Amino acid sequence: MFKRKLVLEDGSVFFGEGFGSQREISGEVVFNTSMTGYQEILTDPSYYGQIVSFTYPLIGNYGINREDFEAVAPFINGLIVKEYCKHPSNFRSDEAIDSFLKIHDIPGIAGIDTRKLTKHIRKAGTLRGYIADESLENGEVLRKLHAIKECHNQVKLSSTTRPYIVPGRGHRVVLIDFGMKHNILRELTKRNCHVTVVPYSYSAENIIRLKPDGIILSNGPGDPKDVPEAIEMIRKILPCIPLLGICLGHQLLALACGADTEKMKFGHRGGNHPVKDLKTGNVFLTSQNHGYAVNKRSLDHTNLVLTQIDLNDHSVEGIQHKLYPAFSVQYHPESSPGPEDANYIFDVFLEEVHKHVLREGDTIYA
Ligand SMILES: NC(=O)CC[C@H](N)C(=O)O
Repeated sequence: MFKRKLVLEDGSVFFGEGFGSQREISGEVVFNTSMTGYQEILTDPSYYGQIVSFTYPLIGNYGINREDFEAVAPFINGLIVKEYCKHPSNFRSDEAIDSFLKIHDIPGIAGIDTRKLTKHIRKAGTLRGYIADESLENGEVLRKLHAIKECHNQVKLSSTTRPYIVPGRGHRVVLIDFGMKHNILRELTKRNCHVTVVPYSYSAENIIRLKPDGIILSNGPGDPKDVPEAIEMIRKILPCIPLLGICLGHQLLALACGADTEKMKFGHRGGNHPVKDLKTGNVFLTSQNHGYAVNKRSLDHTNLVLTQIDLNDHSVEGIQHKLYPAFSVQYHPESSPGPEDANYIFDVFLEEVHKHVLREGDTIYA
């Protein structure tokens, strides 16, 4: 056990004990309110470079297993918990969270009042932070934190570098990987899709050459405005092929259609965010992880309609194009972790794809 501290950019300090890697680390400190699903959260590429704090007081009690990875490795920079479990107990458990973090050289800090930290972030807005040894002088820690430049190429660093195929006998779907959670892929293969996963920088021409029946823009880390090349690409593919955007993909669709995105005060990260569908009036619970959102008023001057809203803060959760078969959601219909209420979004998308295939056949590519 080693004494460590978390220093936030506003100068506040939280003392705790280190676990996982012993190195120092910086990152945007964000809180997640999920009660389970820490493995999916640690390995979700959308958290690239962030230090994740859990409000749930005990993390690691069912260990790390083979099935719950959302990417092959964790993408977070650091982990903040009240207490971590040293002796996990579950039939699926392969290893404890401490050794998992050590192998991936990710520092954790335990013994933090994460609910107090959460209240602090809710008040101040998202803050950057630094995890260091307790002995390091606070001024020195802040100097180090301020010397670190913010990263703007997280999508490039988490997207696949080459295309690959996951074969199936159903519709051909091109999944554009902006830092994709693997459960999106699982949801598609479960529905027999023939999926081609392509890098975020794949050109519109190359995508169209694959003759997809439908296209999915995946989730991903960072500011959607950091990937202008993807916004250009989406503009070109939009009129021809049914499209579904998820989280970062949703924000990119909005930008491609002329709407705007903005950074939220502290974002939405958790497994119980209520979303209302404005057409049906249905409310469902969703899994969320985002720090940016589509600006509602910016939709007015576009061909996009607001379809779903968050019931906590009325922010934009779903949009649809008025002319093209394209729609998107800010939350995670693939859940993982979290409620599966919104899983039907994949069926809605594939119905759209099916109708389009029946209507157009191959002629759209002629
Ligand atoms: N999960 C995501 O795709 C997150 C999207 C974006 N990086 C955000 O924080 O808003």
